[in-house]
Amino acid sequence: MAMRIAGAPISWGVCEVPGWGHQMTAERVLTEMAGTGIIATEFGPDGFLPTDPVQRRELLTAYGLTAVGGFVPVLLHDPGHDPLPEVLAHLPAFLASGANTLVLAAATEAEGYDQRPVLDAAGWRTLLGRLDALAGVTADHGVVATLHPHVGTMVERAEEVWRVLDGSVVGLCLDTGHLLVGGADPVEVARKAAGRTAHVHLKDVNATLASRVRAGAIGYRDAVAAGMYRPLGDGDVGIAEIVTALTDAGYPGWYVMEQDAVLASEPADGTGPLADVRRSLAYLASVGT
Ligand SMILES: O=C1[C@@H](O)[C@H](O)[C@@H](O)[C@H](O)[C@H]1O
Repeated sequence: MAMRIAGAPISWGVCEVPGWGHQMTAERVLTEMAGTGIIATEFGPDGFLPTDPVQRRELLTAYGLTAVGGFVPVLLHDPGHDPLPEVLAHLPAFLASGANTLVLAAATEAEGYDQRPVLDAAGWRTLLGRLDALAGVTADHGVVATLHPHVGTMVERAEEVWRVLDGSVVGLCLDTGHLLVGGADPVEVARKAAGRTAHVHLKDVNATLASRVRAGAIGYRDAVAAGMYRPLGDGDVGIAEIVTALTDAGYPGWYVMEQDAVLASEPADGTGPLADVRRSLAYLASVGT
């Protein structure tokens, strides 16, 4: 089966973290994305696309794009906080646009991804229970919930990823970049957890910068600004092996191409994110799409 490739606004530096960097408009991002031949996208952060579900769908359609899902960080470990209402509030926009994958991240209470607390046993119990409950409720609406391991969230390190896979039934959003930065081997995860993989974020990474993030020698945002994420094929992630492992296992879902970026200013026409996305697409074509 041919790979289903989608884009994401984070490749254009559009991010949920306040103060992350220069934010491009939806009009320019969608124009450039569609211009590469990409036909589907994730939503990006709240406020990037219209909140109104119908207006959102119409805007994407105007650019020839369909929606695959969206990244939603929620507090999952606090017994005093029920994440269900905020997850339910996102669903109408998913359903109106035909996006059937919810990408959850286990938010901390801090802003950004530069620091995080580590969970105790009670926090883990709550988090795993919440994941299963959310997966059940979204499935009733035809939406598959996945957990996205992410630096600076409660699920970052390799052992934490396996703890989620062993302790809950939620699908995995296999983000090749965050797995590597968190110290997991993304090829091993793809091979061992192909059956749990319900969504894929393909990122390539400079492993030297990744190990500095892991060691606490540089902050996550600063590492992204320094170019930790590379066009696919230019970094240290075994993208081709991962695609092969998932294809062999019959993975039917999307490959969302992401090169998280921090922009200092509006890029000149044809440069910056657009040039990098084109390079990644050319690489993917060479690995057999
Ligand atoms: O890793 C990430 C993505 O996968 C996700 O799609 C983005 O929205 C986040 O900003 C980013 O940190």
